Amino acid sequence: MSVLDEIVDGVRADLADRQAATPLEELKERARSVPRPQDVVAALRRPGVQVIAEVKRSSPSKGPLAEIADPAALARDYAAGGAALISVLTERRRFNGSLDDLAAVRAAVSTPLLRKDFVVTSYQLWEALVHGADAVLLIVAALDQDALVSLVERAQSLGLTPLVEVHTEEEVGRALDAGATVIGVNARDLKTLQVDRDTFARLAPLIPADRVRVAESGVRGPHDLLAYAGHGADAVLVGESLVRGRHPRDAVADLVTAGAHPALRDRN
Ligand SMILES: O=C(O)c1ccccc1NCC(=O)[C@H](O)[C@H](O)COP(=O)(O)O
Repeated sequence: MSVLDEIVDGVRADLADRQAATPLEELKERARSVPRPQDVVAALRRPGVQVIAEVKRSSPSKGPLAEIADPAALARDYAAGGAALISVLTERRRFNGSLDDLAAVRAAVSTPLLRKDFVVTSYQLWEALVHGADAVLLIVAALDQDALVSLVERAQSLGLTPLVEVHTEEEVGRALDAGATVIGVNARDLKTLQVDRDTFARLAPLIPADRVRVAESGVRGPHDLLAYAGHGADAVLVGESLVRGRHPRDAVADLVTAGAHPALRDRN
């Protein structure tokens, strides 16, 4: 069984507990009083390369990364540094995240938020909405095509922007067929956990320019952002290097400055 399959099995088990505790109808009722999600496509389409900064405590590939006692404080630093979108890992077993983290971050910043999890049912979209997300991650490798299409459509109908994640040529085709407008190329193979930054250069040309192209994983600093930018990235998603560093606000600001270089701002 691959790491991804193991994670998804755990997610389904946790989901069953949450569904038993909070029926879907209750979530839908709560969603009535939540503001409409922000326009994430517009936030990622601003000139230059945008930075998506991730609240990530732990990972299957590296184990514990950072304590993060106060995710809201970290998110405030990310926002002050100029992040266009803040990604909050909500998966519990392997990433030590939670929906409480998402809600705490929502209460602390006005920056658009991504619920980063292993979404397999529309119940999780309602959870995302109720806890303040503007976008949700949908991982092509974790979904069959019918489920992917249905989750893309359902997310969009709720006003949530799906960030559809791919790692292979075939998955790019599936993301496009599903109507994805924001496509993330993950340099990390979720089955082997190996990171290969060349994945973005290989797959980005298959993604039409009218879609938002996000380069995910393996960004250690501005030089990696610039390398991804050279291959057409509109945004980069950064986790480990930000949470491990001592000055997350400055680290995000350095990435934002690199992404705002005039050569990148003027390229569109
Ligand atoms: O990070 C992992 O080990 C991992 C393992 C299995 C599934 C997903 C995983 N990570 C999710 C991500 O893709 C990253 O959190 C995100 O792209 C940021 O990557 P990085 O900057 O390399 O932490």
